[in-house]
Amino acid sequence: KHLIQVINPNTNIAMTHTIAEAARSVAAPSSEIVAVCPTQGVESIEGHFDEAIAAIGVLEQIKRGKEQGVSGHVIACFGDPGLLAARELADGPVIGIAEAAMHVATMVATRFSIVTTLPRTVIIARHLLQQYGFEHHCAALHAIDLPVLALEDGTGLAQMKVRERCIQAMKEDNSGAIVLGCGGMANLARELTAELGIPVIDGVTAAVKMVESLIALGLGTSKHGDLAYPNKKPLSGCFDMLS
Ligand SMILES: NC(=O)NC1=NC(=O)NC1=O
Repeated sequence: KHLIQVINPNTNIAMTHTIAEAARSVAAPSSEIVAVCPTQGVESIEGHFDEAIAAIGVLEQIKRGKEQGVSGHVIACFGDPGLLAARELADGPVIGIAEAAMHVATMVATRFSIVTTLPRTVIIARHLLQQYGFEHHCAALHAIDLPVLALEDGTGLAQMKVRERCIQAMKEDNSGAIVLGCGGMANLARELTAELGIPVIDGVTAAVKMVESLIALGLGTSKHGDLAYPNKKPLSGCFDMLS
């Protein structure tokens, strides 16, 4: 069996379970999902400050995953926090859910829309579109204007808003696919795809299958060049855990 580590970069246990369930729903029989979240950090990631904090927790989990002998890693937050830093540490593949969902969307449609949580996180998705080269593939970005943890409050309001925004995107954007812009939306994609008749793509499940593919291809993170292991140097204070 290959262990695939799925990291929820926020510390919310309920969302970690939502993410873990989605990952396990698509994992191959040859894969075992190890779902984790940081021991310390921020309960939800809703901006640049939260991302900076979460990235340290991601690196700590990547290190622990390596020690456990995992074959690959998923960063299950739509900002892909710490992605390149994680790739320096990792031997196996490291895939972010925004990266995965965007790539998959370009394989099934010529243009896609993104439905995410708070308006302030839209700029993060825009930066990733630029970084991954998908700016011209994304027709529009929508926000449900609810906090990330509204997805775990049990009222169903956030899920209702996601559905509404997906229907609006389908009508207005002239996109062929919709990307769900939060790890906590991972359990909504299949039902929305069936109901709306448009590919609604979740990055958690997409990333798990991409990691499996890279493992099957015998491909890990390149250690040749700028994703080589970090230069050895002493790390002081709380960062000692990353030594
Ligand atoms: N755009 C987002 O909602 N990003 C996220 N914040 C989290 O805490 N998890 C996400 O996926």
